[in-house]
Amino acid sequence: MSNANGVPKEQAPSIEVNSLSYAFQDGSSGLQNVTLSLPPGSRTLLIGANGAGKTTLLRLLSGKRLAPKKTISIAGIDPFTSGLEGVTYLGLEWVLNPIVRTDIDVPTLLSSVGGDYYTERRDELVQILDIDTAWRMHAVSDGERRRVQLAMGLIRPWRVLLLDEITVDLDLLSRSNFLAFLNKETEIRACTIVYATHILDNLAGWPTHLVHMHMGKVKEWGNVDKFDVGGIRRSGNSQLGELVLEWLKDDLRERGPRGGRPGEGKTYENLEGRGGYGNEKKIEA
Ligand SMILES: Nc1ncnc2c1ncn2[C@@H]1O[C@H](COP(=O)(O)OP(=O)(O)OP(=O)(O)O)[C@@H](O)[C@H]1O
Repeated sequence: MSNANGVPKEQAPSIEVNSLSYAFQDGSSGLQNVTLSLPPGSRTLLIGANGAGKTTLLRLLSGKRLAPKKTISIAGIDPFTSGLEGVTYLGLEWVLNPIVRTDIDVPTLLSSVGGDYYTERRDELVQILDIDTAWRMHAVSDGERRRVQLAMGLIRPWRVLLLDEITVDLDLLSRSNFLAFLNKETEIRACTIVYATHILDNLAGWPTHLVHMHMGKVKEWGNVDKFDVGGIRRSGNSQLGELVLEWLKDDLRERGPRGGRPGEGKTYENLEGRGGYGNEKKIEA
């Protein structure tokens, strides 16, 4: 099968996860028996309440964390042991990179990540994300900073893009343009996207696949057609929004109120030394 511009979809990486269980260094369970098969060229939306395991899964997919052997394969390759080319993971540690808060100009930043080489992509991203190249990064708003960061992260033509909720600061139009850009990317290039987000605005019609996570497990997943999320409901929510709301309500009922169970609420508690996202050391095989 080819996409709109005749790029064979098959050339894009597939993402296969097979009975993946993962425990953190303190012994608590991160993921339990996750199995997924995301086809080449797919755009997957990763849905789940805070703490469901989305970041844990994305970090394992990116190769930043060591998964048990034969549990993850991206384009047929284990991302940790083989150091996959072309995987871009944009998450918290990338957002926290202090360079984008210094008195530095936008062209220098874009050039530092390949902007002089990928000039067409650079110019397109500057336009789509409505970036003023005269900005100096110590004197911009959070949303403006985020737009520059996104342009930086996306300039290199990745083959797999793993996005961990990094569009929160974008205004509605920037986010809509950004999502349209990602959509187009999967149409004109051989690439595959997994996007974890809580914000469903403009997302109806975007994903090809949905993955619903709860407490470290995948509760359901599959092609978006399976879920009947096409239109807008009378509530004003998209059907996708309604579906996700129902999922999260069920999850809350199932889990019950938070009562200090082990393993809860540790994600960003301590970014130093003990794991958490931001300062982790890559564990050698
Ligand atoms: N380094 C760690 N050690 C122990 N437990 C952890 C660690 N990092 C995260 N956890 C726990 O693992 C669970 C899943 O966290 P994860 O960050 O994957 O969730 P998430 O779905 O991405 O949540 P959010 O929507 O809030 O970003 C949480 O209960 C969290 O407290």
